[in-house]
Amino acid sequence: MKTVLVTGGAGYIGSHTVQVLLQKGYSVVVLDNLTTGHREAIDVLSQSLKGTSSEQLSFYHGDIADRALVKEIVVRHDVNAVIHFAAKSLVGESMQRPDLYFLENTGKSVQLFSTLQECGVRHIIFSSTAAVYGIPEQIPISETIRKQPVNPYGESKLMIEQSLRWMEEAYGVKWVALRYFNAAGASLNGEIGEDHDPETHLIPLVLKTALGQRESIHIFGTDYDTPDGTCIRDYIHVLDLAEAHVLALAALQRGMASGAWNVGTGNGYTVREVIEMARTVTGREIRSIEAERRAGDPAVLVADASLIMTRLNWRPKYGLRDMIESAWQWHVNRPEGYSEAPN
Ligand SMILES: NC(=O)c1ccc[n+]([C@@H]2O[C@H](COP(=O)([O-])OP(=O)(O)OC[C@H]3O[C@@H](n4cnc5c(N)ncnc54)[C@H](O)[C@@H]3O)[C@@H](O)[C@H]2O)c1
Ligand SMILES: O=c1ccn([C@@H]2O[C@H](COP(=O)(O)OP(=O)(O)O[C@H]3O[C@H](CO)[C@@H](O)[C@H](O)[C@H]3O)[C@@H](O)[C@H]2O)c(=O)[nH]1
Repeated sequence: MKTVLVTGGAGYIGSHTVQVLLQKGYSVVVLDNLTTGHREAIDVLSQSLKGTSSEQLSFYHGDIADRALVKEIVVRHDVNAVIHFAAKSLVGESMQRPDLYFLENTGKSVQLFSTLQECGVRHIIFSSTAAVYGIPEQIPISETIRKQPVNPYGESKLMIEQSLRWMEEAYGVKWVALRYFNAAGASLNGEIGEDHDPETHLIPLVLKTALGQRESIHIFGTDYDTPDGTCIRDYIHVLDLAEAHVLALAALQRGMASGAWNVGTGNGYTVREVIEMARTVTGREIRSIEAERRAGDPAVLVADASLIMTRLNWRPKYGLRDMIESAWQWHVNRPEGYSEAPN
C-alpha cells in the first residue's frame, strides 16, 4: 500500500479521515498551512501510533499551491493518491470576499492538480459540498439536479469539480468529488473533534451553549415552510464521511469510474430537533432565542445518497444522537478546543 497525501489533514474532517486511514493501515502524509487546522490534531494522531509505526504519519506545514513542496512530498513519500480537503469554507466570508474564495479554493486546487499531474499522481478524492446545488429544485437532492450555487464558496467548489472533469479528459486523472451535507460529530474516543474559530455551525454552537460558554443559541428563522418552521438539514457523522473517502479511494484504485456523489444520510432534522436532541444528550437546559432568517439559507437540504450507496456499498453507521453524543464528549474533554490557536 503506497502513501496517501491528505491536504487539509489538520482540519476537522481531514483529521478524522487521517485517523480512519491510519486505522486501516494506510501511510499518510498531511500537507496543511494551519490557517484553520490544528497541528495538535496531528500530534494526537501520531501519539496514537505509539512509536513503532510512527513513520506511518508525516506532517508538512505548507501550502497546496507550493509546487516545489508538493513535488518533494510526492517523490519522498512515493505518494500515489490524494485526498484534498484544504479549502476556505465560510459561506458568509465568501459573499464578502469572492475573489479570495476563487483564488484560495479554485485557483490553488487547480495548481495542486497540475502539480500532481506533472508528478504522475492519478487518483484524487475531492471535498465538494451540497452548496453546489444552491436552492434545490427538488428534495431529496440527487446529483443530477440543476447546480446553481448561491454563494462564491459553492461556486468555487463546483469549478473545482469541473476542472477535474477536464483533467480526466486530457490526462486520464481519476477522481471522486464527495458532496458533503452537514458534517457533525467527533472521534469516538473524544481525542479529536471540531474546533473552528469563528465557529458558525449549529451543533458545536448548541454544545458550547450547553457548556455555558454562550448564553443562548439563536434559531435563524422560524417561518420556513417546514413542520416546525425551522430549517431542515441532513447531518452526517464525520466518521461516516471519513469512511466514504477511504472506500472511494480504494474503489478508484481498483479501476472504478470517476464521479461526483452526495454524502448524507437521507434524513433531515430541523434546527429545533437538533437543539432538543442536544438537551436530551447533555441533560442541560440550552436556552434558545428565535431570530431572523440567516441570508442564503435554503429551507431544506436533504441528500439522496443512493448513488454512493450503490457504487461503494457505503452506508451511514451513525445517527443524529451519535453525532451529538460524540461531539459533546469532545467539547467536555476539551472545552477550549485544541490548545494552540491556528496561525
Ligand atoms: N464542515 C462541513 O460541514 C463541510 C460541508 C461540506 C464541505 N466541506 C468541505 O470539507 C473540507 C474540510 O472542511 P472542514 O470543516 O474540515 O474545514 P477545516 O477548516 O477544519 O479544514 C480545512 C483545512 O485545510 C487547511 N488549508 C486551507 N487552505 C489551505 C492551503 N491553501 N494549503 C494547505 N492547507 C490549507 C486548513 O488549515 C485546515 O486544516 C473543506 O474543503 C470544506 O469546504 C465541509
Ligand atoms: O447559530 C446558528 C447556526 C446555524 N443555525 C441554522 O442551523 C442550520 C445549519 O447551519 P450550519 O451548521 O451553519 O450549516 P449550513 O449552513 O447548513 O452549512 C453546512 O452544510 C453545507 C451543506 O449542507 C456545507 O456546504 C457547508 O460548508 C456547511 O457549513 C441552518 O439552517 C442555520 O440557519 C441556527 O439556527 N443558528
